[in-house]
Amino acid sequence: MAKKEFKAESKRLLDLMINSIYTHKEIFLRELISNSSDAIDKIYYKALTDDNISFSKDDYFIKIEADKDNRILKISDTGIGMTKDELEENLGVIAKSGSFAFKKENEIKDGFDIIGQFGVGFYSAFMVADKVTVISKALGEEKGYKWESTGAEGYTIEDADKAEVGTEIILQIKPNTEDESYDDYLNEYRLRSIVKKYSDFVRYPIKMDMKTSKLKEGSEEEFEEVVEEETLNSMVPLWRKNKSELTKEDYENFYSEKHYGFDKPLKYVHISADGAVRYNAILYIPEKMPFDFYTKEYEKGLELYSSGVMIMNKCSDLLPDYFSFVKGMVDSEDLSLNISRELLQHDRQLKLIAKKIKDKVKSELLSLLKNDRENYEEFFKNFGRQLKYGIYSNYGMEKEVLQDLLMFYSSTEKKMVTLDEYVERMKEDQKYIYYAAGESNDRLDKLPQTELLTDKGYEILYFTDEVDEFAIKMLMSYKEKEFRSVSSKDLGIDMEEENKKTEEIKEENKDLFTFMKEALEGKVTDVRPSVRLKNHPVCLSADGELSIEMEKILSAMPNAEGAKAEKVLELNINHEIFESLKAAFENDKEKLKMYTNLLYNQALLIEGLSITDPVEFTNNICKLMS
Ligand SMILES: Nc1ncnc2c1ncn2[C@@H]1O[C@H](COP(=O)(O)OP(=O)(O)OP(=O)(O)O)[C@@H](O)[C@H]1O
Repeated sequence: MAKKEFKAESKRLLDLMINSIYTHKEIFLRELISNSSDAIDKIYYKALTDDNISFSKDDYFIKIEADKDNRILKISDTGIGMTKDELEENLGVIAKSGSFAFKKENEIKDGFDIIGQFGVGFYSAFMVADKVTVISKALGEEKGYKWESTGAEGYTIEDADKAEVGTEIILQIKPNTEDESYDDYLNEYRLRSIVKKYSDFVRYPIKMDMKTSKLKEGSEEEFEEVVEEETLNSMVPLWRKNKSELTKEDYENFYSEKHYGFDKPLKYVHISADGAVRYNAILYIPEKMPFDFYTKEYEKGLELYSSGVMIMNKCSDLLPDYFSFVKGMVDSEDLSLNISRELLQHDRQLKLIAKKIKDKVKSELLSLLKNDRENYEEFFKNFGRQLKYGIYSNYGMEKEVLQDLLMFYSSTEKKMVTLDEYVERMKEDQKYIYYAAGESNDRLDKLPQTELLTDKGYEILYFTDEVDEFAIKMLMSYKEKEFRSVSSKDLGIDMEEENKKTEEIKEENKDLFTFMKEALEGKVTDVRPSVRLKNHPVCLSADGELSIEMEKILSAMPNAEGAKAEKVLELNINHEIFESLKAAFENDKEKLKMYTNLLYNQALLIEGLSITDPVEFTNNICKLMS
């Protein structure tokens, strides 16, 4: 029997194939099963178009058999088989896809799941096998044929006995090496898990004999080992089923079977799209935050299937970072895959799907907010910060998508509110959306800077997440209302009278304020009478863009020294302490210095900042007391 050589290019290609195209060796099983599934699909298609062929689903299956002793793995199917010529053409020429040709010849367009297109998948078998034997009998043929190859040297074809139509792929599994345990591909449990991972939704049963331990008949404690044929795959993917037939439990089971999370999904969406790009997707919003969610280790992405075969475990291009909490899968027959099927070409279709998914997640979240407030708040508690990062990190470009999803704690409502609700409730004379940034709601409730606004009955949003103020700086305004910090110089309140009075007092006490500023030795850029304080004696505010809260956050980051807010010490000129200051300025400058430092340190403490010299601070208080 003459050995035929692979074409020269094929030799090189085969070498490439075996060594570089696939990153995971286990993929060979996916490829061989996909071929078998294609072969059964072809019979099914023929039966639809030819009355002489009948197709009874029960007769069609794929079988995996592992023979550990002889290191043989066999994958057989009851598909359409290959003629001698087809064996020659399809397996003798690398990059020739009989499946692709079949699709073209039969003008199969939609609805069929034929997977093969490149004509290379078969050769992945050589990643794990020294020798590959294919015994096949084609539909309508009398005889079967055997194709055999040990790799780059070439292949042989000879007659073979085969009773039934179909194909057997027999792999002589390689011996183990130091780095690789090929035994894995003879182990039923490992094989079962590879099938589950990649081929769970192949439409025909994939069967294997599995050893299990069972109670002996008639006995209550004695077990015996029995071999039973098991169907390894679930076949019909949930996402192909009719939504109306599915229950909440079905979706919840799928979520846990797929290990999307240990929790239950808070919400799920099932999309079947038939427009410019056809795809099915099941998306979940988890109820609980994954423990590593806000760490670098967390990987976003959706499972990606192409015609029911898993291509990618976590396709990150399908989700924007701000929706990285979404779990689930997408299946589309319209994707342009690369040759290894492990990666996508830069794909317009994928971009389209990603855009649709983004819109869908947004609208689902909005509907959750509208119809199920309690759960939305729960969701926001877990993932709201990610949405705010989304506004910040995209230079505000995504604000249209995200701003309606934001929530903050409200000073007047004492609960979480949306920006829309805030704007709806704004007082007629209110110019800005006010916010106060700080450590906790309790602390912000007591912040002296809010006194004037609270007095006027204005609502204040509390920013307690580090990212809040940064995100709002990107947002700038909502429904044409600008955001304004309670500590900013201009609160947009008409206070001509008060301002005039303040100016007068400032002028009268010019030297006192200058003295106090100098006493603080550059720690503040100004000391001035406050317009916002009502009962408290002092507070800090900031001139310029950088707030004190932002300075706090930035200075906690590495390499961020130097980011300093322009701090202003504001004094309540209606407070009795102001009289003491004036008196000290007249009579005892040393005392005024001490008072100034005390007041400054108090303002720092109120702001949640630490004081540089706590010992001096306490000593000064003792001095006052004695
Ligand atoms: N089990 C099988 N039964 C019938 N024909 C098969 C079988 N396995 C392979 N073939 C034929 O061999 C051809 C080459 O297979 P191969 O896996 O290399 O490529 P493919 O499946 O067409 O494309 P891809 O590289 O995208 O998987 C197939 O197109 C098909 O015609």
